[in-house]
Amino acid sequence: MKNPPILQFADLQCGYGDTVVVRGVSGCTAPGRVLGILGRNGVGKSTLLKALAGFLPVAGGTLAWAGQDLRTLPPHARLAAGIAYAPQENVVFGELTVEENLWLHIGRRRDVRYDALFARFPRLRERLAQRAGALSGGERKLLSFARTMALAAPLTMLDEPTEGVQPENIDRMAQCIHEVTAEGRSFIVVEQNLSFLEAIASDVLVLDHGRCVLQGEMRALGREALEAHLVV
Ligand SMILES: Nc1ncnc2c1ncn2[C@@H]1O[C@H](COP(=O)(O)OP(=O)(O)OP(=O)(O)O)[C@@H](O)[C@H]1O
Repeated sequence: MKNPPILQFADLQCGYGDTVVVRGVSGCTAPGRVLGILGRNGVGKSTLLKALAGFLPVAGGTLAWAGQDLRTLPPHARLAAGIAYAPQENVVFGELTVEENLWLHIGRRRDVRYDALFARFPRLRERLAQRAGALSGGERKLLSFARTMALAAPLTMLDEPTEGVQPENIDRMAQCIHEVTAEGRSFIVVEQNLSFLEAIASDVLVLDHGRCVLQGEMRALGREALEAHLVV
């Protein structure tokens, strides 16, 4: 039996100022489930995620977390409530070292939560003393992924986590997500990498021009139907 939803949004509308980008989108995620959001460039995936995280106002519809109305809660309060978010861009503090970036959120220099992540991503341990601004785009994404995963939030939202990341590390990211969903954590992941989504997502929501055009369980929809929505 499926767990009841923990995050639910219905008829959601959001955008920038008077410009509405996302219209009438509904969805949910439950403990142990991964909702994948996909679609071509510019269809509103990041905009939707920013509104769920509190970085953009919800202009219409409902948004609830464990039954509580989230719409007026600022981002830091959503994080405190259990919703972690890794944006698509500006993911690290370039002037700080990798180590400082990692411990910024946790507030302790040494934390056992990073041990498993370092074992899986040795590259990060090797670069602890380096300025994060000197990392490649893919390495920055990996750093952002590790930092967000270490928060161990009940819901983690990731915006294109695999962008620029090496294939072997993409596989390891998928393993990390598998392990913690088995423990009941849930995810919402915006991705264009269909293979990665196939590896992790239980449910999928496809956007086009800000509207939901396809939605359902990943294995029921199948790759062909999803690919058709990614072709320009
Ligand atoms: N800060 C902003 N101000 C105004 N419009 C914006 C802003 N950011 C994005 N947009 C517009 O909102 C629309 C959706 O952008 P969004 O970044 O959500 O798309 P996306 O599906 O995440 O695309 P990508 O896959 O390229 O990241 C686009 O038309 C974009 O130009």
